[in-house]
Amino acid sequence: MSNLDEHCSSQRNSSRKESSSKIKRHTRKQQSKSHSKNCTGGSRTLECSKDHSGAKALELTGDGSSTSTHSSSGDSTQHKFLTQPSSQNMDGKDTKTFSETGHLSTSESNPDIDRTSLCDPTMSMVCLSDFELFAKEHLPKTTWDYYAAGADECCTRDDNLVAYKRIRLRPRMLRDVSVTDTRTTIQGMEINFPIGIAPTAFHCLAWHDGEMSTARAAEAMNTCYIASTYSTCSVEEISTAAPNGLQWFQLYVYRNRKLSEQLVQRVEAQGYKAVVLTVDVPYTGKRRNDIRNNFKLPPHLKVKNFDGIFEDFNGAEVYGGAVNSLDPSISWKDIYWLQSLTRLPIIIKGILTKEDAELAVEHGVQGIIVSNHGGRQLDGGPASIDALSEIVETVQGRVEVYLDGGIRTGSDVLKALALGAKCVFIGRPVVWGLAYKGEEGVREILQILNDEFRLSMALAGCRNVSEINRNLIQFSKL
Ligand SMILES: Cc1cc2nc3c(=O)[nH]c(=O)nc-3n(C[C@H](O)[C@H](O)[C@H](O)COP(=O)(O)O)c2cc1C
Ligand SMILES: CCCCCCC(=O)C(=O)O
Repeated sequence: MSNLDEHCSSQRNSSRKESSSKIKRHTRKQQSKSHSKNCTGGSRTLECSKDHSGAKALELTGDGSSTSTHSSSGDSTQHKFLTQPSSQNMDGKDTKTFSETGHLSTSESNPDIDRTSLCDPTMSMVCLSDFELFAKEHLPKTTWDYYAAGADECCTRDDNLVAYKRIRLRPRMLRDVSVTDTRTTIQGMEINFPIGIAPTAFHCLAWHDGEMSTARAAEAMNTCYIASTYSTCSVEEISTAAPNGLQWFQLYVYRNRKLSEQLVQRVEAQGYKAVVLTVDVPYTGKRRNDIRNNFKLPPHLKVKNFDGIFEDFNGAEVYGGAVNSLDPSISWKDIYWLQSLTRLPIIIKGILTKEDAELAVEHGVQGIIVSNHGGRQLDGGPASIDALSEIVETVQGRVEVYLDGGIRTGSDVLKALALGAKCVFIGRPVVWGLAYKGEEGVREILQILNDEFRLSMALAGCRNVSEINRNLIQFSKL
């Protein structure tokens, strides 16, 4: 294991963008700290500690509780010591308070009072839906509605979640899961666990420095962050905030091709490691509440990547950009156009059929994200987990296949990997984490999901991600 660690970390370091030695020293200093934390999972307690040595283990104790020791390049647990009081209750579980001064509140006058009064101050954040609840209670309604939106009747959005619950697993026993390892690689880069951050727009609606906090969280947890074109921080601000982070950039194709071209040049110069071309938005889906709310970015926020670019537009605006700015004539030949602009790997996001998966491979993309855009585009399309199998079967390992949509628990991650995804990405949970506590909240989201994934993996008899395969799925129940 240590040889693999060395190999992977040198590969990762050599391909990372340059950063100032000061920042690197700071990062290393942070990494040398050790922390521990208890995370509850139902009646069981999952105790997690970090030593940053690169080794990760999950140990099952005699009473059925799980002790997880693992390390990452950053520390998702250190935050609670930095900014918020935490205490141990009688069970030895952490209790957390919402006492941090967040910028975000439904109350203009006293955000602190507002944040604490709406939540039980001793409430533990145990699973991702706890963060959803917090976000729903604390975000302004128009923001909540925008993040939560699905298209039309939200059938596909909701099916993204329910579809995982239809899948049953075939766990294997007596396989010595005393040591487990969640690491994997995507596009040749090692990440600590197969869970990345999907591109979502407008993070500054949830937290004051928005995408910069998201990028720092992904860097600390050593996973991939796909920054959206529609970010409220610029691509430069994002990469500067997390100079050692693995970042990909999500691109839309504009009628004004120069705009897309400039963005690709900028992200390549900044050290982003892939371009993710979103292909399911020739037009924006019909999101009823956004229409009802006349959703717009507040005047103090903008799509920073467009700064100075849409100055000549006539004021009609949708989602922070000029109306009709996306090019609905985008077609397969545009993959070649994009390839002519960059040497970065191109990942195509929004594929749901085997026919399109085959075309994507034939057009030379390096990866496919099976996605229905969180159910925000075509209502009535398949849940992304239901579309995964036919795509994996068609691709036959020629390119990496990833998935997003509806991932909320560790067993969802396990199911997606069992059905052939190399990595999954999460969208909405990240903005819930931001709304809860900025960078720390996003780190907690990632930590909880990875803890759950590691536990599910062990309970299913898998010691590492390469042992996860289709035999884990009970197909007769599908
Ligand atoms: C609020 C929000 C904004 C999004 N913005 C983008 C975007 O800018 N670009 C993009 O390709 N996908 C975008 N998506 C889709 C996500 O990348 C992803 O496909 C989806 O959120 C995954 O589903 P989940 O939210 O259930 O995890 C957005 C999704 C949400 C919820
Ligand atoms: C004109 C396209 C706006 C897209 C905004 C971000 C996004 O993809 C979303 O789903 O919302």
